[in-house]
Amino acid sequence: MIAKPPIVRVNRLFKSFSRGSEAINVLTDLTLDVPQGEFLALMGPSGSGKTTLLNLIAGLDQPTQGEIWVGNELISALSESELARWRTRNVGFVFQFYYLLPVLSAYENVELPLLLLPMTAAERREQVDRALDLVGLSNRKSHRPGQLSGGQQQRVGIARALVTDPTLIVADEPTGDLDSKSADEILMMLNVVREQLNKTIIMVTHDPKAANQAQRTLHLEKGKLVRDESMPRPIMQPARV
Ligand SMILES: Nc1ncnc2c1ncn2[C@@H]1O[C@H](COP(=O)(O)OP(=O)(O)OP(=O)(O)O)[C@@H](O)[C@H]1O
Repeated sequence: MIAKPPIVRVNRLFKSFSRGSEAINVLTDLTLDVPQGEFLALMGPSGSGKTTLLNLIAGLDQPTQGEIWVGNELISALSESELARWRTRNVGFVFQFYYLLPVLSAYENVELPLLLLPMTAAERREQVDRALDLVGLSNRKSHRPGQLSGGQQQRVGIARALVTDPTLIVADEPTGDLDSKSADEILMMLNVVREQLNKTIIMVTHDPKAANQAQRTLHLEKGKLVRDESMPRPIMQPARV
């Protein structure tokens, strides 16, 4: 079997923040690869640097030192404005608290990221319909977030993240605000996205049960990778979504 080439390559990454005159080293000499189509979980104690690493890979922040490649792009060398442009096309974000706009319908929320891209209305309609269909919400298009359950709102969040056909989907505690049944559904959904669209997904989580649904879990402690666990396969059986 030919090994899949990594879609994300992080090489000797350092990130520090300054607090007054003090430098806080948050990530120290971190190297990792993420193969195309992998669902990767990042775990570790509070403050270990999980979100910082996710934000760097997603182009929301720039490293102090080291390289980050996503596909053929050395994103660690991009300026802030170049990074913003790159993110629009290449990264889909899923947040713990969904961040849907309450006055817009599910359809309009999913359509939002496409308004930044040069597309016709018909092309947008096709992509939004496809994304809502994939997350099983075709029959909730006109509902506003307030008329949907937490799990359904997060499904809208996933549809919004994948609608631009991004290179990467990043999810920071996507199940952190959900009950366990809805959390299971969301994790199943992320696995559907990975399998059907061959998307690479990187998820930060505190929940070992959530991490179990990923194919691999990297454990961080004090800004270093301390363990790399591969899961044989997702444990949950596909369920109706
Ligand atoms: N913009 C910033 N300025 C200063 N310090 C920061 C900044 N962002 C993060 N930090 C510090 O970096 C460290 C790691 O933060 P990070 O959010 O990456 O950790 P985490 O592992 O995701 O934690 P949690 O699980 O609590 O979300 C923390 O000590 C945090 O205070």
